[in-house]
Amino acid sequence: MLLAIFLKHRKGCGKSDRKLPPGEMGLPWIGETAYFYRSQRGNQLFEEFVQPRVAKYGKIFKTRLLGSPTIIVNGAEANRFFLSNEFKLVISSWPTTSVQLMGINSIMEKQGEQHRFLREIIATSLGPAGLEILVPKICDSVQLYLDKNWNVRDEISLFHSAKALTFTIVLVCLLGLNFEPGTLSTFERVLEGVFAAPVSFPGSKLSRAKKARREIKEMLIKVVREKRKEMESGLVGDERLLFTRFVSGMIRGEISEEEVIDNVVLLVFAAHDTTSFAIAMTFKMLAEHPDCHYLLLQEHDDIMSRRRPGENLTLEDTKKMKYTWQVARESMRLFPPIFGSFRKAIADIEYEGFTIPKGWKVLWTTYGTHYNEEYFKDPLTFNPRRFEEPIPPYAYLPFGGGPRICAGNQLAKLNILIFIHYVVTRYNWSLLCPDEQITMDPLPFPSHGMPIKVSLKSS
Ligand code: HEM
Repeated sequence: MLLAIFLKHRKGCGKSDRKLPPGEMGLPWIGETAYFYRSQRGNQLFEEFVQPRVAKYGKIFKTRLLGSPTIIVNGAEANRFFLSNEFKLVISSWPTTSVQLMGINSIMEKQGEQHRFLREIIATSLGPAGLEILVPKICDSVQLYLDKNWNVRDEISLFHSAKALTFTIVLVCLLGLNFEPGTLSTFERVLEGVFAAPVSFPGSKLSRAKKARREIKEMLIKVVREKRKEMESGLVGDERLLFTRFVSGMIRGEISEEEVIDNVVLLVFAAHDTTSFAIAMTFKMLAEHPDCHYLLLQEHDDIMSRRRPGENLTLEDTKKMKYTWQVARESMRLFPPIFGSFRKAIADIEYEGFTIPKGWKVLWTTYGTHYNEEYFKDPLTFNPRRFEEPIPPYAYLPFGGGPRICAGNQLAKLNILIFIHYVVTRYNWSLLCPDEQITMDPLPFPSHGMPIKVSLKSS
């Protein structure tokens, strides 16, 4: 039996005269999965897994991860090639557990026309008119949250605050839904299972996540049906809210109830840990670079001085936060919330003299360009001003690229800028655990939740 598996494995790897990229496939099935996960958990995926292989084999190399032969590609040209050929040569490829928990109807599982249609609905709510309406709502949510939680304590977990706020911003501000207390923790149980091992037994991460997913489904079914009834009985919904647009599409028969539910869950997942990590690392960088903090604070004091006390920010104000956005972009360059993502070849692909066989996985990485001095001078130095110069296309990819470029990047930007504005103008703050480790599982997070000491600034 073992011999048969071995022979099959050999046959699969070296079948024909086509030239596969160099690299080690490791053991049958397991391949190099253990090395990959070990370096990922220690947040050393680039240093311990990718970089040594790039040094040995070049920017494109093969490996085997979780049973799948995989090509890891690095560099702006490879990013452009694979990301822009979505649907033509590759399609996105998520682990089974992610698909089970997000649902087969979410945008991440859609291809071609169905994908374009869903993106259009989401993009309309995040276009210029949508953003204009979102700004005061985000301002209200941030201020309410800070007043309620930060004014009464002097030690705060920055990461958890950012998560709670991001959740409210997606559900309340973007979608226009209200939620019961406890909903966030139910959603978080789902998210904990998104990358869990695909084994479900009582008490396992996956089984807890599946149970939470059923609870969310039941809750959302009720909300969707109530909204539909209201709208069908003539109560006009606010079409600027994403949830109303979803339900309108349902009434017109363009999307199904399952599609609405799966995409609400997906949006929460897509926004949650990513935005919170970007916020946390931006604050960490500010703490480590007081000169940057000083410049950033000047920008916000200046914006604040032009507004009446208590008056909300406008979209115009956020456009003035140029330096703040450079700081956030530089933090996401050094600490990308998403290290890359998997694609699957849907045809044999010829690239750079190599063949990537149909069915193989392709992993593009942010690190492959973000840490490369070909694109970023002194790549390990924190230098927000580097973003004053144009960045080569497909070299800076915290939000991905091509047809699947992050649909929520403008919302993430607003969330980050507005949160920073209210924190730096209202509070004195400092990191309580400056040497805190970053762990990845597989998304990165500060291992102690980034505790900070806060106190209200005297006005
Ligand atoms: C700093 C925060 C964020 C980062 C770094 C980020 C990053 C990314 C990346 C890298 C992708 C592409 C994944 C791939 O190519 O497979 C993506 C896709 C996506 N993101 Fe974000 N994201 C962020 C925030 C958000 C927010 C706030 C939302 C919306 C509420 C959102 C919604 C989406 C959606 C819907 C997709 C799938 C797009 C598609 O398949 O067409 N993201 N994001």
